Amino acid sequence: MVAVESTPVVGTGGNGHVIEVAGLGIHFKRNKRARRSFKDLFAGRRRRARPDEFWALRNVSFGIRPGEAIGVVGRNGQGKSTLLKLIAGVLIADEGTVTVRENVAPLIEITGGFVDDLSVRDNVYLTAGLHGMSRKQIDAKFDAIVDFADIPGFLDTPYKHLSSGMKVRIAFSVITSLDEPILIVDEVLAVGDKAFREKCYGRIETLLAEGRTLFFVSHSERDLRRFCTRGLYLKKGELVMDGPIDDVINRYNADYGMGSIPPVIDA
Ligand SMILES: Nc1ncnc2c1ncn2[C@@H]1O[C@H](COP(=O)(O)OP(=O)(O)OP(=O)(O)O)[C@@H](O)[C@H]1O
Repeated sequence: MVAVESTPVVGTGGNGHVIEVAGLGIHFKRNKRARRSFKDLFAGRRRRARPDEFWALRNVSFGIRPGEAIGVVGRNGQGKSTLLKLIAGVLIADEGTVTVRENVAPLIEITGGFVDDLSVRDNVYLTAGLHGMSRKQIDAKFDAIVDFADIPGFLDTPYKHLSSGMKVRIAFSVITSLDEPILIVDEVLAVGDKAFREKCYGRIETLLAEGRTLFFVSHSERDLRRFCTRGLYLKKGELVMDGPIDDVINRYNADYGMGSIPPVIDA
C-alpha cells in the first residue's frame, strides 16, 4: 500500500505522534530514479524490485512526538537523506505510509530548494511564500532574514552565483525563519564557516526550546549529541536501532570503530 499524506493533517493523531512512518520502503534504479506508472502507484500488493533496482529503504517504522529532536545516523548511502525526503514529501514511497500531521520546513539539499536563476531577494520571497507567508509577513521578516545570513551586497545576485557557504547561509536563514512546526536539516551545516555554524547552532537551540520538532542528519557526533535526544540508525536502508541518541551513537561506533562519526572540521 502507498499512502503519503502530502497535505498535513493538523494534530497528533490518537497516539500523540506528529510523524508516523509504517513499513516504509522505496527503491531506485541503479543508474536513475525508477519510473513508476499510475498502476504501480495504486497497486495494492507489494512490488518486488526489479534486478536493476534496489531498496534504498525498507520496512522502516517509527513514530515521532511533537518537540522531539531526532538524529539520523548511518554511513554514506544508507538511506538517511532518502528518509528525510520522504518525510518532506519530496519523494513518494513504494511501500508503506508516511503521515505528517504538521507543516515541514526542509533544508535537505545545499540549494535549499532555491531557484538558480532567481536573485537571492526573489528566492527569499518565493520560498517563504510557498510556505504560506504573505508578502507583508515576508516584508516584516526580510531584514532579519538577510541580516542573519550576513551576505551583504548579494541580494540581487542570481542564487547560482553564490558560493556553497553563502547558499547555505541564506537557505538556513529562510528555512529557520518559517513558522513550520517541523524542521528538517540534512548535513548542510558542515559547509558553513565556524562563526556561521555557531550562529546556526544557537538558532536551532532556540527553535527546539520553542517546541519545534527536529529531524537532523549529521556525521558530526558532537552536533548529534548536542541537539538530539533520540537517534535512528539506518544500515543498508533498514532501521537497525531507534533509541536514546547516546546509545545509538555508541552502537554505531561499536559497529564501525570509535570516531566513525568524525567531528565537524572547525574551519
Ligand atoms: N534519486 C535517486 N536515484 C537513484 N538512486 C538514489 C537516488 N537517491 C538516492 N539514491 C541512492 O539511494 C541510496 C541512499 O541514498 P541517501 O542519499 O539516502 O544516503 P545517505 O545515507 O543520506 O548518504 P550520505 O551520508 O552520503 O548523505 C544510495 O545508494 C544512493 O545512491
